[in-house]
Amino acid sequence: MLELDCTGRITRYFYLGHHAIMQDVKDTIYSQPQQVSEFRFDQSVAEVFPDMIQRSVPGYSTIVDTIGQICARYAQPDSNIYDLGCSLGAASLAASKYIQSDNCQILAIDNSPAMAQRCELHVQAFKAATPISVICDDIQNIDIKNASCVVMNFTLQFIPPEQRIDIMHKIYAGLNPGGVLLLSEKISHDTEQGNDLVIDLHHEFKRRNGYSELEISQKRTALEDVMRTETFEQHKDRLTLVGFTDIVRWFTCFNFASMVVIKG
Ligand SMILES: Nc1ncnc2c1ncn2[C@@H]1O[C@H](C[S@+](CC[C@H]([NH3+])C(=O)[O-])CC(=O)[O-])[C@@H](O)[C@H]1O
Ligand SMILES: O=C(O)C(=O)Cc1ccccc1
Repeated sequence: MLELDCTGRITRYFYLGHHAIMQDVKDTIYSQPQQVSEFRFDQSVAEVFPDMIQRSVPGYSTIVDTIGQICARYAQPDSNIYDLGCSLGAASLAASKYIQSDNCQILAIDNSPAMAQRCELHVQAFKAATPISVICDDIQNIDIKNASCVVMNFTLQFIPPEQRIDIMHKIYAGLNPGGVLLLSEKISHDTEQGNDLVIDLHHEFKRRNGYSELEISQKRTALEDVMRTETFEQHKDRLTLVGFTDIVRWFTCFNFASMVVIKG
């Protein structure tokens, strides 16, 4: 039987149908010198994703587990919880573990077929109390309605900046009064000196987690055009513009932040 920790790391080797899921596969994607191409959430990334994200995002397990707890506080009976850019469903699984409200459903969305397929395996193995439906589609095509919680855990940063405002309008419109957006992002600091510091501290974190200088620099190149970070002020201005009244930044470590954004 599969066992997952709260971040989706697989702690036992198992078979589901004819799919064999490896035990905590190590991310070595950028370990050899290569002609670096744009970062994509393909099969090779999906296979190592729990290890990659855990070693790359400071506080990831705390963030995921706390998102689950915050969802439980805000989940309204008979409502929808959306996990946009769910990857392997870590936040959905945490939410399903903690939610006590009746008749909620979790909609876990990802446009990467490799991620969505693997997410489905995790969901089946986990046997969530609150049902989780995995949908392979682009956030742009998803209707958001009767939502009490919308989770975007490190997903908005992969949406082209000019498309972000429309997504935020859609989320605001689809949230019920009193609902929340749980937004985590890699953040740029608004001074050059401060930005250099948080980037350097993040790289030091990755080094301590076993990534080499080559891995750090090749991944940085791969992410350059696909992951476009903004400052906290830019996020705050856009959230305020679409109508959110309260932005609570509850987690920060270096250039990573997580917010509860409340629709009053
Ligand atoms: N337009 C889009 N539509 C749908 N999905 C998308 C889109 N763009 C990117 N994605 C998906 O967003 C996810 C971002 S990872 C989220 C981690 C997860 N939330 C976690 O809690 O473990 C963050 C990271 O790897 O830093 C990937 O799975 C993409 O396929
Ligand atoms: O690895 C990095 O440098 C990051 O910024 C985080 C990350 C984690 C997983 C996929 C893409 C980016």
